[in-house]
Amino acid sequence: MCGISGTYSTCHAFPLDNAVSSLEGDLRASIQAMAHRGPDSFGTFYEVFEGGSVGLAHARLSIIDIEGGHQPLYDDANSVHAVVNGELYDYAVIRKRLEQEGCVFTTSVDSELLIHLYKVYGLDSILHLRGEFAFILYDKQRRMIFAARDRFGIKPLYYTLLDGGKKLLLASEMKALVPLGWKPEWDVESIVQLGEFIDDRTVFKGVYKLPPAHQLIFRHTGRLKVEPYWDHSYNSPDVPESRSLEEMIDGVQKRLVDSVKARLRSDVPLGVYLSGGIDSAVVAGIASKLLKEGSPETKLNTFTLAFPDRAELDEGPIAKRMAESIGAVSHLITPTEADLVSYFEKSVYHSEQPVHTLNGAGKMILSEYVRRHGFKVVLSGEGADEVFAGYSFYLADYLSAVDHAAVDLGIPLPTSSELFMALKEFEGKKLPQDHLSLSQVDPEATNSSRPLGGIYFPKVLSTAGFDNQVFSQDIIDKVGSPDHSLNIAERLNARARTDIVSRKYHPLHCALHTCMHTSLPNFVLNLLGDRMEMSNSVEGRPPLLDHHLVEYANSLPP
Ligand SMILES: Nc1ncnc2c1ncn2[C@@H]1O[C@H](COP(=O)(O)OP(=O)(O)OP(=O)(O)O)[C@@H](O)[C@H]1O
Ligand SMILES: NC(=O)CC[C@H](N)C(=O)O
Repeated sequence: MCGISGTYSTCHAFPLDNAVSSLEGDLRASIQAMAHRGPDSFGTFYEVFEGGSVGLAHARLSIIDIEGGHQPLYDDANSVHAVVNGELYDYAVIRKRLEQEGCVFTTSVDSELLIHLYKVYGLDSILHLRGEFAFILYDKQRRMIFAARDRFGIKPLYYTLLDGGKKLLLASEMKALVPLGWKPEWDVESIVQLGEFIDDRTVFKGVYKLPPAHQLIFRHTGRLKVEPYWDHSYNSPDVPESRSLEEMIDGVQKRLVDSVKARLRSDVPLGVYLSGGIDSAVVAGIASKLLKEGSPETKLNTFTLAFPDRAELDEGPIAKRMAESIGAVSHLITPTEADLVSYFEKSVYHSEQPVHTLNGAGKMILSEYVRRHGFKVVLSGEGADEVFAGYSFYLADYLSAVDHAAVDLGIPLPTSSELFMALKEFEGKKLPQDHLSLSQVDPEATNSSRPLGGIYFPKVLSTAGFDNQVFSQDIIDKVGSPDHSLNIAERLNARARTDIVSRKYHPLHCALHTCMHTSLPNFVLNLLGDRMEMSNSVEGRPPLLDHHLVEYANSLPP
């Protein structure tokens, strides 16, 4: 992955010469702050004009077209400039189509697609993008910044407004905003309310994450617009499914194989993060098979964080057996507890969010090993639990309503009273995810504490939040006592809330929808994904989070 940053100011900047050299210096310092994201090359574009200035900066981790793919990118008329972080798939097909429309490509790097797509489709270009990405594009003629983030929030992008809204700053990491003029200040309300984990806030005042599947437009008039270009949707819970089970299994398999295949495109060595479960095993199995189809001697490299002294946690032996069974090479990395502790502080610095586990430190040690052994790209099983309801606590929402959509599938379905009994029994059980709790969830609570139509997910997720006792009384007096499950519900966009509360979807789908907008992008993909990988210049690609696959999975009955 790369690091990108950008600035657009609608303030007069004179004298011009001084403004140019200070802008250039600021951009260089900004990119330097994220040099770990892209140590291979650096590039800037900047322009000072009457009534404002614009700057883009890029730190490159070269993956595709190593020689030719430097950024910022620009069109032949020099009127569109862009910096892109991430991978855009379906390159060959889209390029061919664009060439038929008269576009002339100057490199073979996937990122160049954005420039031509924008020239042909304007803002609709975003709908043609498949992959994990964040970009900032400047349209000189329209004096406009257009930025966006992938559908799941795999790649980060932060923004803030300065000078009373006259200056926009954007960057992959918040530390890169400082050289551009931003002065950090804690956002105590956001910290108390878990804004970092549940919505677009960060721990700093005035700095926001561009939410997943959102685009940002900033015009010379100072008008800022942030809006979604895509969202998850699910079928009606009352309409019986007409596809057979076999058809649906084939549908998932076909899209999953296609997703892994797209993500094997790389001009540098690539491996798989293999843990002990089915998610990464599926990815590794498909990747190994596809590689061997291309060249039978090729061996996939798998990387596993193992804890031989803690048998109950250790995924090493099963991952090793899995690697052997698919003809892959297994690398086991075995950090000690002291190693994890010594990486903790760095994991906070790189994730830029409150961290209360050593998981991030583990992931950082893993990516450090991967990079040291010459690999720049890893495929992972991230997102599978969120797309396919893998966490045990989802069972509560699944059991909350009869699955009418499945009536014709030939699977014996429980009646509503059987569901009710199963739910009661489940509520009393300890969850394997022991940092979360179902027992604290009271489904009989009054209306005001039944956000999102009473689904379990916000309440289960809120039990992972900080206890009120963490904060001093004067802070609580100032910002109010936080109710995390209410916050989770209220910070979802209004459209999503309406769909959920009106029971347009089955409660399980409502829970998955909520997770896609909260813990997946803000915790899993940030702390455990991109930021720990990029701290060591390793690009992560999660094939389970491909929008063709996810749209299909979302269409399946609960
Ligand atoms: N110990 C580990 N070693 C290597 N990779 C890991 C490890 N733990 C997690 N990962 C990577 O991160 C992904 C998400 O991990 P997480 O623990 O959230 O999911 P999981 O459902 O347990 O995954 P899986 O079913 O693959 O074990 C995994 O699929 C894997 O690619
Ligand atoms: N690391 C990245 O974000 C890669 C950007 C682009 N795909 C390249 O190979 O240069």
